[in-house]
Amino acid sequence: MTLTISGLKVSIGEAEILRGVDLTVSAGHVHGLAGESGSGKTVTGLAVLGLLPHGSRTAGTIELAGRDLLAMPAKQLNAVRGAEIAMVFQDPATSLHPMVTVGVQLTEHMRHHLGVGRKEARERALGLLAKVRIPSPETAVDRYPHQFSGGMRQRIAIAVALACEPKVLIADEPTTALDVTVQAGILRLLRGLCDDLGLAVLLVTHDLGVMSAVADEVSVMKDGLVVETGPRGQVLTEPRHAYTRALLESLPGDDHKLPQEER
Ligand SMILES: Nc1ncnc2c1ncn2[C@@H]1O[C@H](COP(=O)(O)OP(=O)(O)OP(=O)(O)O)[C@@H](O)[C@H]1O
Repeated sequence: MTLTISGLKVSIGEAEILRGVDLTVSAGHVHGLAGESGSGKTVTGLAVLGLLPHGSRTAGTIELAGRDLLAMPAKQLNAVRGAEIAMVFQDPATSLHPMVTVGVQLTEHMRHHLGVGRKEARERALGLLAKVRIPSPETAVDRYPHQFSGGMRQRIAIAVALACEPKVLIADEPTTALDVTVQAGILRLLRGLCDDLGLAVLLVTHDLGVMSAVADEVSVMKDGLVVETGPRGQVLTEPRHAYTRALLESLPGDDHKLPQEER
């Protein structure tokens, strides 16, 4: 399933936040969205999910499987969100409830959206935990989020996002809050899930180093517009836009060359 954003404009109050964003995320591809803080990356992801702040005004189209999500009634969009499009946030605490076991958090989505029974839901939950490489899923399923490390919690948040078999995954700075030693593992996991499940992944990050580890395509945002887009190799090695060049030059050392080895 391809997600196509065309001419997306978003205003919040008096401020024009997005000024005509064009972006395509294809099935089985990781599309990295880079750009400095405040350039509109998060707002782009929220627009796709229909989670913009109350009173936001939008123009343009966000097409998924022939439907324009921006024109969809709230109830219908609610069904699409969670079932077809899921999101992973920077801090797993945003999506995981501290007082609810991992198993319940994994199964309540699928029982609600997919209507599967208790036993099958538990089986699926174990499968999801294995898919995101949580050790001993049989034990992990009955534990609470605080009993896991930050990296493991993010893996669990990814499993929850995948519970309803979405086709599109929006990951907003999924490794920023994590220790550098576990970041690469999470990126490898996202890459593997994208390949195995044919997911269309929009990876939002301010970090071009992270981007070069996993993205097939890279878009660079500045002031509410995509200023450059293309295959990773091209954008990161032959940037056409001065702003992309400046972002690359701000990378420490040879970081932007390293992550190739991560794949
Ligand atoms: N709820 C809101 N109300 C008003 N303005 C907002 C709101 N959310 C975001 N903005 C503004 O929209 C602009 C883009 O924000 P956004 O969070 O999309 O940037 P970003 O590129 O994701 O940056 P960061 O890397 O810091 O998350 C910023 O100027 C921000 O202040």
